Amino acid sequence: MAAQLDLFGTPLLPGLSYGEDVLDAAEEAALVEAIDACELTPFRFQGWTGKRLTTSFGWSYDFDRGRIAPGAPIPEFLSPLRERAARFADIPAAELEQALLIRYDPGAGIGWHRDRPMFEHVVGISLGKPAVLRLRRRADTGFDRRSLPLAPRSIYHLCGEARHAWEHGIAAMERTRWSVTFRSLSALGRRAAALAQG
Ligand SMILES: O=C(O)CCC(=O)C(=O)O
Ligand SMILES: [Fe+2]
Repeated sequence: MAAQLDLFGTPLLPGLSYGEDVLDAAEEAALVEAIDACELTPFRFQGWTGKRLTTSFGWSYDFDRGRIAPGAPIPEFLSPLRERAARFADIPAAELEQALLIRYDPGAGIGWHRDRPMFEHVVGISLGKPAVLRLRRRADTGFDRRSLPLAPRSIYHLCGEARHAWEHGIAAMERTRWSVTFRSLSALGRRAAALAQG
């Protein structure tokens, strides 16, 4: 699938690709139902509780300990999407070892961050309502900024510069949005995984 192009035909950012209609409306509805049937819990970080509800499979990242830990296997209902995510990112599906499910209820978003260094490729699928992925990088004078509208049923891939040099976040929305994020492990993550598995 083509990278997101601006008016001048250059990628929005090196390492950021975007595509639409990675699943159809019926698949989206079934996926939303399956996500809601999972035990979603508020994101927690050092005693602070976020508004978004999450669960992860394959690997979980413990924000309080700064470590990854093995989690339940990626459920079967995510397999077709994981295959498509891998194809979109042009990496083997088996490398997408983590699946993160998020529900953003009204008023929930995700603040500026870079994904943890244990992970490498980040492939996100949006369900429910449109959102805007915002990106920023510190420059000499303030921040360079980009924004990428995320249509429902769209997919994005963050790697390279977009993933490592830029922060991203999603502003709080008024209506519920769900996302599925698949990630591969980085070299650092693979070393941590080997230790975690003993
Ligand atoms: O919901 C999304 O698409 C973004 C999630 C995200 O950036 C993260 O969990 O690191
Ligand atoms: Fe992220």
